[in-house]
Amino acid sequence: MTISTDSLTHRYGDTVAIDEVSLEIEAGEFVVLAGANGSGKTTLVRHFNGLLEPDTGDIAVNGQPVSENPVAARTAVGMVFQDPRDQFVAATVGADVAFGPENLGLPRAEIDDRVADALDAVNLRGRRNERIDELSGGEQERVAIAGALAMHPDHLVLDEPFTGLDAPARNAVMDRLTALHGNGTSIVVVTHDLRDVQTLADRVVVLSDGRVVVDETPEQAVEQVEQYDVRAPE
Ligand SMILES: Nc1ncnc2c1ncn2[C@@H]1O[C@H](COP(=O)(O)OP(=O)(O)OP(=O)(O)O)[C@@H](O)[C@H]1O
Repeated sequence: MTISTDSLTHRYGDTVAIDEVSLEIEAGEFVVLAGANGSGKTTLVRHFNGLLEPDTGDIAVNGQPVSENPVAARTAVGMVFQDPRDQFVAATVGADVAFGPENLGLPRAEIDDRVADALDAVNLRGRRNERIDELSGGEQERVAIAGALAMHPDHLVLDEPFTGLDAPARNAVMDRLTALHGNGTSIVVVTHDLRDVQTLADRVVVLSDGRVVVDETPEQAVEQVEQYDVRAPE
């Protein structure tokens, strides 16, 4: 149950967005992927479930090369994108969370169970008939997380999940991530700000110009991150 990259390189034209990154993310780990704007964080995580293909190097999920089995990677790695509103496909909470499991062709009872469990996990039990566009930003983020969870992923990857959220909403999302991690889900959070996630992470990986420049425990990482435009706790 690992995500593993080996000398992964990704270019957009002449821009080298990811430059020979070799990284192992183990089962159950909580990894923070930090770095300045444009350092390559989003590009890297988009490889984790086959949304992008490497120019050179390799990426494997749970031991299987993503290029050989993108469907397996997409099932194993749940992604919550930067702006969850881009990700919703239905008008109501329940319909949106059910969409992924429906596409897997699961029986109705199994879909209903998964939706109920996923909404429980993000503290939105009983909200399945509400309209997503009437929810707060933090609630929308949690619906997006529930949508990913309903696919029963081995790894959950969240790209800037706290952007635009006020402190209570951030705390609510953080509480959910803490509980999921406690239940054994491996979590990757992309951020340029360590303040929210510092206490939760097992490990902090910092990218700069597409390269891994820090890969440490949070305590060791905070001493080094500011030179890479990553905000550290006071
Ligand atoms: N679709 C694209 N076409 C061309 N260049 C791109 C594209 N997406 C990203 N880039 C460039 O690749 C580099 C890495 O971008 P990426 O979005 O992965 O970084 P990031 O660390 O996630 O930044 P941000 O925090 O701004 O999302 C940047 O130089 C960016 O301008």
